[in-house]
Amino acid sequence: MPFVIAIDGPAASGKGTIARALARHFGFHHLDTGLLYRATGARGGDPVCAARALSPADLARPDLRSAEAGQAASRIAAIPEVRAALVAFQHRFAAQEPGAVLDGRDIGTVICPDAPVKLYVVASDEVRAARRAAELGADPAAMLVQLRDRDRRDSERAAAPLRPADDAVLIDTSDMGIDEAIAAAIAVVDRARR
Ligand SMILES: Nc1ncnc2c1ncn2[C@@H]1O[C@H](COP(=O)(O)OP(=O)(O)OP(=O)(O)O)[C@@H](O)[C@H]1O
Ligand SMILES: Nc1ccn([C@@H]2O[C@H](COP(=O)(O)O)[C@@H](O)[C@H]2O)c(=O)n1
Repeated sequence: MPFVIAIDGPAASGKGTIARALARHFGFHHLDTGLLYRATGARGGDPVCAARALSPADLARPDLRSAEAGQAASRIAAIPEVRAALVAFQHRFAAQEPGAVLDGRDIGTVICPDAPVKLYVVASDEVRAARRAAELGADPAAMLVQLRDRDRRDSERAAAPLRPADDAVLIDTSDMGIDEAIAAAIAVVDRARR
């Protein structure tokens, strides 16, 4: 039975950084599920058709990490038929041995509700904006507005809204360096595997 680690949280909270490190540490597969929504938005046209037609080449597009791609993703992610079109791929990914780490917005609540480890990663709005602005070479104040806009849309939508699962462990990375945040996550997984 593969071991699944579900990681959710708002934009730029550090989910992906932790997810990649956990996958490396435990030898698990990793899927950044946000890429599925970014690639769907970036294809343009009818989003439901775009989600159904996603290919590995779409996921490798070099423009998916931009702030614009993030905004477009959060718009099409509110459409239930888009989300439904992406479920089977995520389930297949999560079924791989020896285990998988998936990060996104609805992994612990909708995609893998039986995951033995669920993390909900947060950081203050200002810290997240500063980190993402540094990453993209953007203005922190403008980034703060964009992140809040995206978080509001992700939290308020009816379909699979962003929220922690009842049994998720909260990790607040506001005052943690990357190594400290990763160590905190590894400790949670180690406890669950004992
Ligand atoms: N604990 C930390 N301390 C300092 N910087 C961090 C920390 N965690 C992540 N970062 C940096 O913050 C930025 C956002 O992190 P990351 O991409 O992991 O967030 P995310 O939650 O996966 O974002 P998204 O929602 O867009 O997928 C990256 O530049 C990353 O290197
Ligand atoms: N499981 C998920 C993952 C992502 N989304 C939507 O995609 C947007 C981009 O995600 P990033 O993690 O790459 O920032 C995000 O704002 C969500 O709207 C989702 O709905 N569910």
